Amino acid sequence: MTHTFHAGAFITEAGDSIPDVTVAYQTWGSPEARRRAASGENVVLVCHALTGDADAAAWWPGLVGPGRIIDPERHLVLCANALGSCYGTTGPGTLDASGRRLGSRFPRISVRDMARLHARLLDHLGIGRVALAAGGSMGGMQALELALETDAVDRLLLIGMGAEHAPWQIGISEAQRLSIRADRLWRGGDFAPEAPPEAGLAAARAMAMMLYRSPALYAERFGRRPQASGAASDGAAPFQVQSYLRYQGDKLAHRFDAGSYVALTHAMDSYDIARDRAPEALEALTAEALCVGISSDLLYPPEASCDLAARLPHGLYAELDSAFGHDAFLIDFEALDALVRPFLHDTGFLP
Ligand SMILES: CC(=O)SCCNC(=O)CCNC(=O)[C@H](O)C(C)(C)COP(=O)(O)OP(=O)(O)OC[C@H]1O[C@@H](n2cnc3c(N)ncnc32)[C@H](O)[C@@H]1OP(=O)(O)O
Ligand SMILES: N[C@@H](CCO)C(=O)O
Repeated sequence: MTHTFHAGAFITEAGDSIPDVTVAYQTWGSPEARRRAASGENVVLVCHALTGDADAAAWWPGLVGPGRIIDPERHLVLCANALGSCYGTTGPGTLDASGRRLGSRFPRISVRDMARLHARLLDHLGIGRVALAAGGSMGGMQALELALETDAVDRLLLIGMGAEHAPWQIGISEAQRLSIRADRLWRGGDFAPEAPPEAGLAAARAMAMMLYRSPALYAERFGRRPQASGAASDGAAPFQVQSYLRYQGDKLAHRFDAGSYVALTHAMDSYDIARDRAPEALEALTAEALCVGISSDLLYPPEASCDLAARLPHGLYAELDSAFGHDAFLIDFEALDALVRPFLHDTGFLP
């Protein structure tokens, strides 16, 4: 069930004010787990990735659920839709009192802003400590920033991300935003809520899907077999991968807001755990952190996770050997579970 937290006005790192911020969040937990949560010993905050939402049990079923490493029978599990997203938390797609999208009136935000809003939600819920903060990609970035901002996190599970957005990731984000910008320039400015799905967002997603999977996976799934029916733009029989990318683009354009995509990719581009922080602030981090690199991740190569582990005072590195690429954290659950369990046992999260 989705809950709503009316967080009031929020001042971003850049100093902009967002009035009347709303946060959509979900919780899972048995009555016993909820009773124990007051001590903070069993609270788990799950943070979602770029196009995710607060329904962690839906998109992370291999890690969140009865008998999983994050188990509502023993843990109070919390997941909030991130600031700037479009699944119930305030973002560019939020409608103002006159029914217009905030659009470009929504200010530039950072991952640190997302984390600070999570901290405000935890405070609102009376949660003083987080036993485990976990996430992949943008989710891991939020979890780590929360730990650095509050030092209220005891353990971190950080998958498929590094200590900052390097030129490689920034360039990939910018190329996608240019696609959205081109479409919007052609169509003219911000859009009414009922505007059709944006082709620029669909093209951006198609580009992203090339970085979310791996060449081996595409070779295995698509090969060079032309599509039986239909024709590609050049009239030739389309290859399976072409129709897959068109499909994935359209699928996202129907469920996600292009303004959120721009806001969140800009936020990730500003992500840098050392930015505006003294070295001592990183050294003071008390959380035990498992940094998981994905062997076939083209977006955040495993070296980024390895570097992150080395820069955290209690950082450990582990590599997920998977052909699924960056999205392996959302797909390859059996391998991920086997990799993560020892850390959770060794740090006392799991018995
Ligand atoms: C529903 C949500 O994800 S929103 C809330 C949470 N979301 C998130 O956290 C975002 C993260 N989730 C994701 O990125 C994805 O859901 C993942 C990575 C977990 C899985 O990706 P999926 O797109 O589901 O799987 P995959 O990449 O294998 O694609 C399968 C789809 O492509 C279609 N497809 C496969 N090959 C082709 C082809 N050649 N041509 C056209 N379509 C194709 C399949 O029919 C299937 O369609 P479906 O999505 O309607 O079932
Ligand atoms: N493919 C996932 C992960 C991106 O890091 C998403 O769309 O959110």
